[in-house]
Amino acid sequence: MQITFGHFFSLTRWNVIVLETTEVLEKEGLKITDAVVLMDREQGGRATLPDTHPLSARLLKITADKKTILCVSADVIHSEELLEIADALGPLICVLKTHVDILQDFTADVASSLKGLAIKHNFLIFEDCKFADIGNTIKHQYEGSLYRISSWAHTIKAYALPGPGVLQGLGAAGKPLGQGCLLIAQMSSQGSLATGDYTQAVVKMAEDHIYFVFGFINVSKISEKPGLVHMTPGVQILSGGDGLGQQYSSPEDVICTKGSDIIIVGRGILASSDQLRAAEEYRTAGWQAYLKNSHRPANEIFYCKIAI
Ligand SMILES: O=c1ccn([C@@H]2O[C@H](COP(=O)(O)O)[C@@H](O)[C@H]2O)c(=O)[nH]1
Repeated sequence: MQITFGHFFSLTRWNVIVLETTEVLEKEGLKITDAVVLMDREQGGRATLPDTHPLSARLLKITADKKTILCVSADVIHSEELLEIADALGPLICVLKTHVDILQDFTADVASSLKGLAIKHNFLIFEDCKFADIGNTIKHQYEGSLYRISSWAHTIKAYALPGPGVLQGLGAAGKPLGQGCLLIAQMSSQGSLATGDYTQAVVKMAEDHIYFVFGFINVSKISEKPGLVHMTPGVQILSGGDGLGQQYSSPEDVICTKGSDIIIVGRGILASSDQLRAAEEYRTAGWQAYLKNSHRPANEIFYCKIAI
């Protein structure tokens, strides 16, 4: 008789689970000779943990479903181009990052088209307006003004410098809408002051505000909490800089050496004469680095037969 015990998430626990289950079944008079263990090694395990923010869970699920850890930074000045990029590259990305304040022709229709494309291609919208003021002011900046960011961006990012009031202000507007916030823990630019004690304070602030903060902008992994997502800008396949302080690391370095989760790529894709091909190149490089880092294919089930 062959008994399939079930569907487990942890490789290290399988032997314990087999023995425990065997004991229960044998008490009921069954004689067991073999067990088949199904091990689900998918990234989704992180997404299902109890204190994982719904937005983290959603992002991790998108990465696993679409096999992409690529966030494209669509730093363009015309809305039409932004929407074209979102539609063309949408299938290859998990997040689209915007800089709405550099658009010359933003209207509410652009935001609603962007939301439609996010649904069509299943990606999150990340508005990269960096909030750093007292809670009351940033609440207005986030939900009001011309941009009404809280109504269309799944996430924004904030500096921790003003203290926790920053999250109280943003959270008051964004939390009821199901939006989240990334905290800037480190920066990719040369000579950044976001290091040391500041970075440590950001980690603590994030862990204390897990109801709204679901991750970081970082250069290297800074928290062991599996529900917090690490997103890294300053990524190009060829390392170097842009002459204005930006410093680039490769997808492999960012994921395998620095332990981040998501690569944020702007000009590495936008400056290419074939953006689709470049985005596919970054998607593949990022995904391969992810698989290499986790030493496992995602979303696959392995079988092993255990003689008892
Ligand atoms: O530390 C940081 C924080 C934000 N950014 C933003 O990411 C993109 C990077 O664009 P590239 O063209 O890939 O250099 C851009 O929107 C920055 O504002 C960052 O680079 N570093």
